[in-house]
Amino acid sequence: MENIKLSELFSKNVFDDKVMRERLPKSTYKQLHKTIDEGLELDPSVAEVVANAMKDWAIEHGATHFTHWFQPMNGRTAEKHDSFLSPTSDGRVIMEFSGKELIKGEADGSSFPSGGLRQTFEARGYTVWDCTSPAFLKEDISGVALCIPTVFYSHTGEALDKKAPLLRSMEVIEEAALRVLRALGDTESKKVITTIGAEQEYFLVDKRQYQQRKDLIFTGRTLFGAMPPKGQEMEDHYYGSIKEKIGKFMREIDIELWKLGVPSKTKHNEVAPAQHELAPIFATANVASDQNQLVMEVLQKVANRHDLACLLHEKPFRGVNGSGKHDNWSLVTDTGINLFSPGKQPKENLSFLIFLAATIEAVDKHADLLRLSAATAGNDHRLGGNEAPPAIISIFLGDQLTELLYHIARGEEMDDLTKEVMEMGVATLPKLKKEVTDRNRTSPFAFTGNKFEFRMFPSSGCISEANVIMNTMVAETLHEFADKLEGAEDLQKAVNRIVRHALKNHGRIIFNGNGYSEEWVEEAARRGLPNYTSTVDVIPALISQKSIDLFSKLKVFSEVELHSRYEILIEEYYKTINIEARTMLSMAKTQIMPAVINYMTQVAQNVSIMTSLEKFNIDAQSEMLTELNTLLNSLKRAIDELEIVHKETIQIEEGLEKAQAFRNNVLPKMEALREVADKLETIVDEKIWPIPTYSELLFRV
Ligand SMILES: NC(=O)CC[C@H](N)C(=O)O
Repeated sequence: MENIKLSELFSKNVFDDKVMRERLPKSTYKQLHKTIDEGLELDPSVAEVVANAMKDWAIEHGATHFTHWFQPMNGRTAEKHDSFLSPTSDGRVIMEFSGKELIKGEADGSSFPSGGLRQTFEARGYTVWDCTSPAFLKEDISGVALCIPTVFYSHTGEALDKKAPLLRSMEVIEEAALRVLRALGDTESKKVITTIGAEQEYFLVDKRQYQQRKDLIFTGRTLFGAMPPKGQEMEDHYYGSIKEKIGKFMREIDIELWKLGVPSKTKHNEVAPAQHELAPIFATANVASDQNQLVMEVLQKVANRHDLACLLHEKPFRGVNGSGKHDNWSLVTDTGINLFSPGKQPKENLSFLIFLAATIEAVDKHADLLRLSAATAGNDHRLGGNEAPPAIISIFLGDQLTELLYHIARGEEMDDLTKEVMEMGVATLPKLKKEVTDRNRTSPFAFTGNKFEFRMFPSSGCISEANVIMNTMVAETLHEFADKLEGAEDLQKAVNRIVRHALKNHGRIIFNGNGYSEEWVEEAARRGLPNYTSTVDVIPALISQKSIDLFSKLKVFSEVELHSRYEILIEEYYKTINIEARTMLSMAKTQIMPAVINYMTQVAQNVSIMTSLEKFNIDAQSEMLTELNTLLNSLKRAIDELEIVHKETIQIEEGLEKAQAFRNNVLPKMEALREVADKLETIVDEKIWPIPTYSELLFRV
């Protein structure tokens, strides 16, 4: 295997700060930096110079095309490639790329989900350069293209993408956080940056088997499949030694990502068989979000090269762990202070206490929105089962930190958080100090020492969704706290009052116990915490008065934008289930039924031969035939029932009721059909069964 030099490879395909410093005139470089650092408007003359340098760099690296790269509201990325080619008057061609082309592009806004923001006749949408996320080269056998991260706006100025709201929310929380820091006497920090580390879970299956399953191809998850004799109960896959074939794939993933400047750091086997994880080092929220999109794309592309298929769905297999994208969120100042780092003496660390209290208060106030940020038809199957957090939002702080906050609230003295030494009972082992908080993987929103880990987020989602909500809701609370802190005579007392108030009114959101337990569901209900078990239940939260007030006050979403996103969520939900229902019907009718009938014919032929020989007992075959026949009839009934309900539901006028009907009427019929088919799978000859089974998909790679 060839040797790679990581330091040379890293960021090779990125027009990053180092390249800009080398290639831009000093004054342009300075001006661009000022724009990025101080959030100023971009000067077109700067764009012209940057465009030229970018083009030269890209062409030197083999690029022939450029594309604005954006994130429309379908949660994926979009690109349209234009070559640098430009004809001259004497019939030759030159390579051109202007400042205008760098800054602005056009795309048909009505061909992407717009939730009514764009009618078909109102086509114009603009992509606008986001200079805070570096341009990069996509390089594969189809060529090299310069990709320019952009936001996507409508002609009338509404955001049509997932990036613009994230950028807005980052500015909003920065402003609120700086207000608090100033009030607490910090005169040095000039910037507060949202940082994100997105852990990506995924499954790998054999490509040929994947191609034989319409459900995986069309819906990303298995709609049929009996449990194999072994699942994940031996707990032998998590962190298990990595098979060579998978290791080879992971190596290529790392190389591809490093070239793109994605700081891929950790790789390991996950809990479920065939499940794995990739985690990068954290980055600025906007860059981390762009990079996570690239991670998902590269995972799928490279899997294909290795004759594998990468499944990003939240619950590709029933009965084993699903996949999340744990979103590690924090706030850091430009002076290097992590605002969620408790430090040595957290009780005297006023900013830590304030930012912690603000998060507690915001998460309790807007638990519905945070839940909504992780709500998809796919994630509904994951939450609340097999090592995934429940659908109830709560915060894990750990006992010591919780105790500290309550002491402060009660005005009592408390010793500093101490780190005990771990007793391991072996003299030769080094003496280690216990961490102040344990980890709690059952919590949807866990404090992990210097950041919060939003574990509820779905593996296939675009992380901007969660971070827009987190930033905005915490910014709102920070502003309220800043009102109280500005002009306070005794800061320590004012902070203690804020902590007391936050705990008194919002302490119910703190839960350090087992989030998987039944008792927690009851306890949460007693505490009045919402439990939205389905996406359709929580979608309306987006257009509640509370949500409209929050987002319009801080100018992250206008009311019109909220409504459009509400429409998209509804559509996305029922379209997903519609495709699933149709796929199930197709598989059941054209694959499973015929296979069962085939097998029955074989058994029946055997019965008739054996009977004609007159000396054999044919009880076993007859019993089998009877069982198969009963199940075949049940299968046919289940197909008919799903078909009828699906036909009725699809005709309902578009809107929330349609989504509700898909959830209430179609999903249960799909469930009933699966139950019969899965039963049949366990008795039909496996050579005849028409689709690869869980045993093959999960254990053969
Ligand atoms: N050990 C783990 O972290 C499992 C996480 C789990 N796969 C989830 O869905 O979130």
